[in-house]
Amino acid sequence: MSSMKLQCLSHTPLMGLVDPDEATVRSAMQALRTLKEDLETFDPELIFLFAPDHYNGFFYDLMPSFCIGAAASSIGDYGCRSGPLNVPGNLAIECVKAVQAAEVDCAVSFRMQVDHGFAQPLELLTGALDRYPVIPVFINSLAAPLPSFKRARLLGNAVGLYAATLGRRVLFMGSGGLSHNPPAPSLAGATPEVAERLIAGRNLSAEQRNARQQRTIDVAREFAGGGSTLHPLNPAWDKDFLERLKQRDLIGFDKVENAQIGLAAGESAHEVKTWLAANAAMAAATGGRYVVRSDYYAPIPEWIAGFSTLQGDEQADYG
Ligand SMILES: O=C(O)/C=C/c1cccc(O)c1O
Ligand SMILES: [Fe+2]
Repeated sequence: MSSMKLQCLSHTPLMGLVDPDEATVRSAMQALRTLKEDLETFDPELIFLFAPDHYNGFFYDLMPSFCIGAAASSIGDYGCRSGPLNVPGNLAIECVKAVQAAEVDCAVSFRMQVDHGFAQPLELLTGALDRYPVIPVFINSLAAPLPSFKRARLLGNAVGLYAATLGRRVLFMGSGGLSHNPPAPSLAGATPEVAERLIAGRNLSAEQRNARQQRTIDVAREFAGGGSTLHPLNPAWDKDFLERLKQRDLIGFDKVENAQIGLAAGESAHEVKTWLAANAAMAAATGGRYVVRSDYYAPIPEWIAGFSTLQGDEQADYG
């Protein structure tokens, strides 16, 4: 019999590298442990993981709005594990067909490279990259022009309708956000060297990788010390976003324009579209009969993250 569950969490590669005070780390880790224990109790037969990329697997040589992996492998950035995810290829292709039949265009990859956006939640919540079968669903949240909130919702809706046909225990997971603006180059105005990296910067050397990560670590330290020009975290925006998900007002997000996001919450806040898609999948798969709660929120400058966890469960009598 079908059974559905929803889990969303912020990711941050700075965890363990630039940490806040002990009490904050402890409370964030407790929130993650709760997700992990609940996931283990649910024991999913299949996970749909909605997540972004940070110019590690997807580049401007061919940048899709959405891509489903029929096979995927983690590059192992920021100390995340490298290696293959456990992707059921046939189901992933069936999912692409269902999404396209629902008139949402979606690319497919038989060699998807994923970074901490996918690897960190799998490691934190399942202890491995390959413990459970997982269908990776990439949402471009960084490389303008970006898909809209409405398209992300429709993608999630189509994935949820497909998942409901499988007769399995399915977990919808969203990884990213909330308000944040880590250092990330944009193609507009980039030097030729940076533009080349954004267009075709796959497979960095160890030296290039270390330099990139060290830059982010340095900026995080500066940001935490209050001496950085990064866009500030925006707890009010984050709480409003979480509240809307709790209200299950997903169509309400159709009115949100991409141009508003960077100004209010930092350019990387577009990662919340992974949460929106996961919530829309849960809504579609349960026919709207689900409840959402968010047990944890804290703005954590050291992690350059409005950091939160959220869960959703089916509820038969919820109108
Ligand atoms: O890709 C990077 O170098 C940094 C990514 C990052 C930093 C902070 C918060 C996030 O959500 C990130 O993805
Ligand atoms: Fe990110």
